[in-house]
Amino acid sequence: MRTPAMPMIDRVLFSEDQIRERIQEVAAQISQKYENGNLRMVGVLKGSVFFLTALARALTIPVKVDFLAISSFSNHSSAPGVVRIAKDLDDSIEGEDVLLVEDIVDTGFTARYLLQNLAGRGPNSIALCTMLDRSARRIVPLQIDFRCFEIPDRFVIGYGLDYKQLYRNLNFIAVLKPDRA
Ligand SMILES: O=P(O)(O)OC[C@H]1O[C@H](OP(=O)(O)OP(=O)(O)O)[C@H](O)[C@@H]1O
Ligand code: HPA
Ligand SMILES: [Mg+2]
Repeated sequence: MRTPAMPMIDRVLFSEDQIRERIQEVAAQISQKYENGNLRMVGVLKGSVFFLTALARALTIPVKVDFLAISSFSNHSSAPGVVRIAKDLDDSIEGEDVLLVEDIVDTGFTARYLLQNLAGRGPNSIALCTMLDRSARRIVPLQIDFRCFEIPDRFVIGYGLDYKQLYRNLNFIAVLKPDRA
């Protein structure tokens, strides 16, 4: 995906170097906060995988990692923002310091549902970390504890973010050309 001809890209928002530097900064904050903790990173499949693995490798504390997957219902027979867990965590999070890791928080429906669901499992603490925050589209108010970048109200691809399941493996984040969306 390093070929210069990428007609689906409008403009690059964050380069590989910018993302790496910002992840180092956020990882330092997380390492400091959970220095004496019992941190469990929980990634939301599939988009967060690329960010979570980069973030985890930049931490200076030992962590556990687990993943879950969700399904969103957006057909006419159900309300918008209805989310359910399609693949659950492998392990209990009771007594652990949980960090929910997202690639993007957009309307906030997914993160709110997951935070509420995980909070019901008896963790010691729970916090939200996202690579991208598109707060202009927020419907559900949310506290974001760790955030790499705020982005404009445009559809983005790369570093885990897809368009029709493609482009997750771009090592930068770009705005999709409007005529491709
Ligand atoms: O704030 P929200 O409006 O709820 O949107 C954010 C969610 O949407 C995306 O997931 P998607 O459903 O595209 O799945 P994917 O991670 O497999 O691409 C993203 O990874 C978040 O989980
Ligand atoms: O901008 C986006 N790109 C890819 N997936 C997404 N899911 C929510 N917003 C986005
Ligand atoms: Mg997606």
